[in-house]
Amino acid sequence: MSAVLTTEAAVASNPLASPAIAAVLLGTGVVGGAFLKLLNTPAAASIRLVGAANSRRQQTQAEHLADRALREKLKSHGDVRNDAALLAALDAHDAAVKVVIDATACGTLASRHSEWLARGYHVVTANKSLAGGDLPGWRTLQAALASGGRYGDSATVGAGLPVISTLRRLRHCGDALLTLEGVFSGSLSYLFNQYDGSQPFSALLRRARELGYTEPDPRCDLSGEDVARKLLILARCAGFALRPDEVEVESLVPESLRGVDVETFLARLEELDEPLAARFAEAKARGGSLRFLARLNQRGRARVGLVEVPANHPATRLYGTDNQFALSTTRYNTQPLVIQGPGAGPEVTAQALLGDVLALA
Ligand SMILES: NC(=O)C1=CN([C@@H]2O[C@H](COP(=O)(O)OP(=O)(O)OC[C@H]3O[C@@H](n4cnc5c(N)ncnc54)[C@H](O)[C@@H]3O)[C@@H](O)[C@H]2O)C=CC1
Ligand SMILES: N[C@@H](CC=O)C(=O)O
Repeated sequence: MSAVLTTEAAVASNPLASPAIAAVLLGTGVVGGAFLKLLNTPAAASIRLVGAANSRRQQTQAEHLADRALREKLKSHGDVRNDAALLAALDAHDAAVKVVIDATACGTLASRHSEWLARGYHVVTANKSLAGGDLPGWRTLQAALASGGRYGDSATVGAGLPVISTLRRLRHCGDALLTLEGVFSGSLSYLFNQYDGSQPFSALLRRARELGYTEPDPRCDLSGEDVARKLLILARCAGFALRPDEVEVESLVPESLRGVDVETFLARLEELDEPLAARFAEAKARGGSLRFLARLNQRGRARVGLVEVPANHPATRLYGTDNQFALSTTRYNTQPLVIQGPGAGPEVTAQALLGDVLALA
């Protein structure tokens, strides 16, 4: 038996021992809520939560943060939102590693990631808005990373499937990405894997939302925006500094539903049904299936959209929220390297965040 206790074991055996990692959690929704549950497991013993926030309230007091009903209580109790107070809570802690965990979809918060990194905090994120956003923001992030902070981004693509890490490793070894293709959305995978015309598309979408697969505004999924962001993240990891306007994006959101607020959109989901039923019937008549694919070809042309694929296409062999990433590289050039598995859902995404946080210590 080893005479040296791991940090996890040391903290577990002595709850007063200083944990290695102090963390602030931004966002206590579907993913943030699942992350809070993981914090109560032995695997997270080395992490001390020193602050948590939703969009309107936050908490920095230890007794409230330790409350298992924290997520519910934050809906009606807590201090007014203020990033500075959360960062001060991190500063006040003597942990060696200080991390801000972003489990929101908020673009404004994502735009602060670079500043937090430059100030010496690490950032772990499920929020894709910065790494998958405009090119100047991404470049600022790369510059901030040069100052030593680490950016845990596993949750941003494939909900933690080892895609980003694989691309980085291949690149590190001198391999070069040639093409990238697949299904990058868990919710759209769930929808098109099941949609057979026997029930309305809108009913499946409601279910996908209840299960926590969609973005807070499901139009981000249906518009192709979320898939485009993931394609940008992967392309940039592979060395292609693409701009968002270089990705051709097909939206499944009818014009009439684009400008309305989320509640109105959710109340009018049935307007999606007829156009998708027609597309499905056309594809079926030709023996094809519909899948929402992302593609980056060898000339750097990028497209995301609904594609009619033949019955033997690899994307027809997906189940549930499966994502599929087929990577052709200079060394994987006869058959692509394929990474496949569940690509959305609170538990797997929260686990990706936890893995990135633990990797900081
Ligand atoms: N649901 C999934 O399967 C996956 C989600 N993600 C990403 O995780 C993120 C969160 O998604 P969900 O949990 O489903 O969303 P959600 O809508 O359930 O939760 C979002 C949370 O962020 C909070 N929030 C918004 N603005 C904030 C601010 N300025 N400060 C503090 N908190 C703020 C909201 O109050 C809410 O608690 C999104 O960026 C999404 O793309 C990533 C991979 C998979
Ligand atoms: N809404 C996203 C969740 C993960 O990023 C998806 O459907 O893939």
